[in-house]
Amino acid sequence: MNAIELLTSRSSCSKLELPLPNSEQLDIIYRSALRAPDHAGLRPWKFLVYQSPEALKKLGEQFVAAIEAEEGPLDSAKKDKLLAMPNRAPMVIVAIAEYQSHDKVPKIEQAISCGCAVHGMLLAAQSLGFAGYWRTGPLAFNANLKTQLGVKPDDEIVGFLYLGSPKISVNKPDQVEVSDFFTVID
Ligand SMILES: Cc1cc2nc3c(=O)[nH]c(=O)nc-3n(C[C@H](O)[C@H](O)[C@H](O)COP(=O)(O)O)c2cc1C
Repeated sequence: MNAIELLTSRSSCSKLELPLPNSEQLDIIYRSALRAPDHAGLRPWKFLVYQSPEALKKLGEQFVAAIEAEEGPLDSAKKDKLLAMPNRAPMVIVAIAEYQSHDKVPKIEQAISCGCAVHGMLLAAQSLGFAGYWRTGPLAFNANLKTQLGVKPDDEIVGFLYLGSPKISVNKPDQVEVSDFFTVID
């Protein structure tokens, strides 16, 4: 697939399964993240990779601990739901905007840069025959989860990137009208 084909057909896939990319392919995916546009070369990112069954179990337990710290003990149905969340894919990467202090680069630019890194991973995964799904939800904004994951209070979880092999074929994005979004100024 050439670059233009990839860029104009990228699609998320919510149903993911094994196999995972091998270590060489993961290296390509990671390096694609690290080529995100980055004002002043601050590299304001950190990525936590959960890919073993043990690690995914741990992430589920961290989800539970974060919510229980707010709400107190959860009933078993709620707990099971949170524990199962990381298993929506064989691999989850938590993308964190690790803000650097810089007089010309505000936090929003650094968060965008981290988002571009996630986009880069989605594109690289698709080009290698894998797929991904970018999620946030309330847990991404949960201060207790940040503590659980060792994320500093002022930094932010930009997303949970679920990765794996596509279980279902994904539809091409709807054709939108370019002119609805792009206005040529005379
Ligand atoms: C920052 C961000 C957070 C997102 N969070 C969620 C989410 O929590 N749940 C969800 O179903 N989709 C979420 N999405 C959207 C999906 O990742 C996906 O982009 C959307 O379903 C459209 O599919 P497409 O990427 O194939 O166009 C999020 C997207 C972004 C950019």
